[in-house]
Amino acid sequence: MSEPAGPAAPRHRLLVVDDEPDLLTLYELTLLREGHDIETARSLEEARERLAAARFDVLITDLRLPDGSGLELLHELERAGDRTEKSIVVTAYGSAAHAVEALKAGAFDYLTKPVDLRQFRTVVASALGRAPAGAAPLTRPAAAPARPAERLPAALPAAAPGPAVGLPQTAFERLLGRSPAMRAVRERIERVARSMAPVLVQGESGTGKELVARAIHERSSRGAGPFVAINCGAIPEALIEAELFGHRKGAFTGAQEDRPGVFQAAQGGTLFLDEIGELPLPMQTRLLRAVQERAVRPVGATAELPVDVRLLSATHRDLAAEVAAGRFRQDLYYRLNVIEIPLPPLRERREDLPLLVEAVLQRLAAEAGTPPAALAPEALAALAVQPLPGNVRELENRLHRALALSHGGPLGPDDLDLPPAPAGAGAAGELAGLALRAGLAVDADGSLHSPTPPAPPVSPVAPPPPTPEQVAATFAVLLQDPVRLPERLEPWLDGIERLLLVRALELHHGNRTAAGARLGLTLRQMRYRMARLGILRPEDGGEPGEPPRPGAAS
Ligand SMILES: Nc1ncnc2c1ncn2[C@@H]1O[C@H](COP(=O)(O)OP(=O)(O)OP(=O)(O)O)[C@@H](O)[C@H]1O
Repeated sequence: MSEPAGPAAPRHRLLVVDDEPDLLTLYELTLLREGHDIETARSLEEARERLAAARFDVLITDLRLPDGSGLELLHELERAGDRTEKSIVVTAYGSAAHAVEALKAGAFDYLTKPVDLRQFRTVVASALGRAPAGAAPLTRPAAAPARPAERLPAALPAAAPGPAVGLPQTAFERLLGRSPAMRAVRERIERVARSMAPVLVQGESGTGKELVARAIHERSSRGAGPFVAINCGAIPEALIEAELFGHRKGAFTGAQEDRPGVFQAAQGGTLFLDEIGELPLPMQTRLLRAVQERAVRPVGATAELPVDVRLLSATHRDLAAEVAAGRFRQDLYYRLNVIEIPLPPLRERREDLPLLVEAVLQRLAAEAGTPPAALAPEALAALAVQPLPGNVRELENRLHRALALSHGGPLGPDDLDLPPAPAGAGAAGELAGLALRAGLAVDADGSLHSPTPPAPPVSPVAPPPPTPEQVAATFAVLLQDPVRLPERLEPWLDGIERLLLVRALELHHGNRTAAGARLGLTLRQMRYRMARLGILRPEDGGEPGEPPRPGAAS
């Protein structure tokens, strides 16, 4: 049994709800020994009274109570909006569905009956954001480095190279994107970070799954603990068990010393199982057991070691389809996929391209100690029509390579070494280029507008020009994405009209009569429209589509 917490440990207030008197006493004694203040309740009704009278740090409730489900308390706290209690739900043995339901309802964590008291103390301590009082650290061999993932050949690097001063420091800050999809991802990260619920991040390669996992870890109460990432698809099958759970000296040829696995390395922190869909079936069974028991047995060991780890996983596969095909265990899928975060491919959120390009160029410049390079608008337009199957990583690699080979000046389309634009993208690319020349501007919300105010036609002060990157990327997006609609129709239609007039003028070498006739307009109508949209011909003192200059003839 552990010693009472020292005088320095802050006292926490806990409410325990269970209708079995013996269990209630056991929980109470255990928590009192940890130095907490405890209140108890035997029914929903009693619990509601206690919760109405006071605030608690943690609520521990049995799921099945005489007058209803413990989940009702969670929902009521959630509805209240201003309650900060973390909830731990105790469920019957083997009822995975209830555990999942509790986590989805916002429970911080769950325990299964019969409750293991050591696990009970660990989960409570984790909810309180501290180590259990007097607890020996859950076994990590003394020889083990703090983050063995850094030296495990199959594991991903535990930390990205440190960002330069002034660049975003946290994974959450590094996760860029103003698209609705990325906003939803960030919101979900903030929500799930508060609990222990397992999260499955689903997305194509390079979409940022690991970045999301790091962001969840950082923002969780385990943020100060280790984050250990392992790529399940990169480990030879024979070694997976030892990599995950560790091994004892002599357990197999070459095992010359005890070695911890990633579960032990992530003790008190987060374990990120990347490419979980690649885990062979027999290992899925062992992993499920570890998840259920919260304990692992190193290869060659006789006893299990308790582990306190939050599990995050990721896959590029459709795991539900893998389950249907019999390649992934349904019960494990159920356990890992309590909360899902889908990450859209970059081609479905092209409006994020300019921001990502800028951030990557800035980071690369900071790493090289040079001023940031620029990307020519045509290069961005060319990127915007590419499928980019490698997503953000591919973007990073292309920019990196382009920078390495460039001779200075803005990076052009050729520097990016892009494959030919896919069929059907030509029109979008061409129009994106046209949009550039037409000087269409794009609002932050993605809507297009003419850079000139509708009136007067000849303005003494030209409006600030749009950034070509915004024009190219957003216009390409609008053309490619049939679902996206402009938020303000009028300026958008003006933008299209402007494009078509400029195009007709280009085709007819600036001849307004011919260009108008091509579009079924009289010269008078053509003049009116050009004036309204501020379109000048070269002989008027500008390129087609250029905003009017002060004093230029119309
Ligand atoms: N939204 C984003 N904002 C900024 N950078 C991003 C974003 N998404 C991904 N990245 C960057 O792209 C690169 C790839 O991201 P990450 O490794 O997280 O992807 P992944 O989906 O885990 O890839 P894989 O499946 O291949 O392991 C990283 O350098 C990451 O920082």
